[in-house]
Amino acid sequence: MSQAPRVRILLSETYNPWFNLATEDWIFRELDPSAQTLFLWRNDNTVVIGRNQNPWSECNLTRMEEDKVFLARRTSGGGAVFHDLGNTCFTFLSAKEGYNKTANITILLDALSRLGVKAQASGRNDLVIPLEDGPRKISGSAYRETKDRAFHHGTFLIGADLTRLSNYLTPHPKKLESKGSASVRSRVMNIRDLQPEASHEALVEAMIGAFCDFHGATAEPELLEPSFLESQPSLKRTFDHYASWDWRFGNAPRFSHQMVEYLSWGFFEVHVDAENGHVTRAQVFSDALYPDLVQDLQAALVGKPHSRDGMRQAVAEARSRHPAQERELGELEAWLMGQVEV
Ligand SMILES: Nc1ncnc2c1ncn2[C@@H]1O[C@H](COP(=O)(O)OC(=O)CCCC[C@@H]2CCSS2)[C@@H](O)[C@H]1O
Repeated sequence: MSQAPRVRILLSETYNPWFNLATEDWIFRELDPSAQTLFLWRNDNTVVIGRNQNPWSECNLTRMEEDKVFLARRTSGGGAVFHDLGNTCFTFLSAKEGYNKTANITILLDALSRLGVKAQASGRNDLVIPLEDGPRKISGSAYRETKDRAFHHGTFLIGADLTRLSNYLTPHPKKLESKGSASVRSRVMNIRDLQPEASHEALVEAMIGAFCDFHGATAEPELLEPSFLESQPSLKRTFDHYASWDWRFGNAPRFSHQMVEYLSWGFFEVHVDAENGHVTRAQVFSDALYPDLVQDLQAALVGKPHSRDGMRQAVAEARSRHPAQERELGELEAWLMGQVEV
């Protein structure tokens, strides 16, 4: 007779998405291959984009910055999602032989039914509630596999702020063409709208019950103390990686951005191509009276990050050669900085 797999249940106590993603990564790397592991966690105030996504085209970075919303990039594919404390995340981690997406979906649906919620799996990645006017998404999943291990992680919308969700996932209007994957925008709803008693705590309990019953094993949930995790040098390095501009923005797929504006001193059309979040090619068209300045700006943009700092640096270079146009360059700088958003 084959032995029931050992199960491990880990609970995070922090709401910082970079820390939680680093913890997930750490669990994945340190994984006991003979066990089925379930990690349950929450992020506050966060948009998480997929590995191949462009933050400038997927989310509203201006609003996110105004409201101090974290941007995180994960290592799995798929689209952009919003998290607050009304959203609960789960991760199933195992060795590749023990990886079974269908089993995970059975566990997720069982956990929901323990809360009195009848959901269905839809497409490849979503759990939905079938309503009369069409399905509403309550959960989205994404996946990662390496040579010998795999994880499946996802969300549960329990009582998230859906206005904020939609605000941050509606990008600032701009002309931007990007490679990479686009999110599949869905109609969403909260579990609490069906089941007012639903809560993070109740879902955690239901998930643990469904997971243990499915695998025919039990385990005491392990609380991951932030102080313990902080003392792990590899986790600290991974945290720094998740928090870095290079991972979150610089890892964007190639894109081009066209910016057009009538400034008080002339019409401007600025086209930039960006790779790794940095401008690789720039063209500036303008009917302004200072053609040399326009040329200098065009040259200065190349190599700069597609960021406010990058725009500031490019304009500063133009300013050093055209000090008399201080006022005009100030206006240009403010416009360009608004266009790149972060
Ligand atoms: N929190 C949350 N849960 C479910 N669906 C959401 C959420 N936020 C936004 N959406 C809706 O899903 C689409 C994007 O769907 P799409 O299918 O493109 O992407 C996903 O679902 C990815 C799920 C990733 C789960 C990870 C688990 C740990 S860290 S993030 C978006 O446009 C909204 O309509």
